[in-house]
Amino acid sequence: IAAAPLRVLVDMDGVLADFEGALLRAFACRFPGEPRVELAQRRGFSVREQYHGLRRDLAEKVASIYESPGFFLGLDTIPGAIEAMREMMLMPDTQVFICTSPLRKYEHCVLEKYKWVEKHLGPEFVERIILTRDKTVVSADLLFDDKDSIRGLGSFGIAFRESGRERAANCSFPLLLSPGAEPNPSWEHILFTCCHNKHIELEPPRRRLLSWADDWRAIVESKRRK
Ligand SMILES: Nc1ccn([C@H]2C[C@H](O)[C@@H](COP(=O)(O)O)O2)c(=O)n1
Ligand SMILES: [Mg+2]
Repeated sequence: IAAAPLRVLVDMDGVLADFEGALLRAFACRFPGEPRVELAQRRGFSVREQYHGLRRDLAEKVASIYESPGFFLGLDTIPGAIEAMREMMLMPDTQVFICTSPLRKYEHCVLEKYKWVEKHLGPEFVERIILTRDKTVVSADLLFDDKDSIRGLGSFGIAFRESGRERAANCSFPLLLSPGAEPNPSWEHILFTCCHNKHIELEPPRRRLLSWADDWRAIVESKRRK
């Protein structure tokens, strides 16, 4: 009996597309007089939460950047990402999918994510896009993702902590982040190093990929059924 092919999910923002770099450059350009968080100072997945901590009104300002038309389409590629995806797609017995979460304000984000994939990877990869706000329900062997904790985003968008409670970014009432519909996802999450997660010490057996120059091939091969 032939072994089932290995299924690999690759996240987009922070793994294929440089969300953080573009956001900082655009924020500095649009709000030159405002304080900002340099990439070396980034902590935590939500950029909005960190700007909110700096000064409450900056949360809306930074969100206005990534909600603007053209933001997602204009993202640069992460070094080595395109080459790695092309190589991974050609690996025998390997299924590669791009698994990405759209913003709750999806107007520009969704279309531009599709256009970005076509522009940088080509139409064959457009066929491989999975858009979901809850990656726990997607079945695969591996997920390369820069978010340290993969769970559902809840019904109200990305939450952030305020006075010790989690609140939805667009709501005025507390929100508990959903754990994700599937408590035991089938994939192993490989944390892709990004400015906001590089200080996190992973509990064994969790694994990291430092960049696309790191040995992603060995991680893929380690998941093949013997
Ligand atoms: N550091 C980040 C990265 C991404 N986002 C936004 C942008 C995406 O639409 C969404 C989730 O992206 P994914 O987990 O699929 O890379 O969240 C953000 O707010 N902060
Ligand atoms: Mg990401």
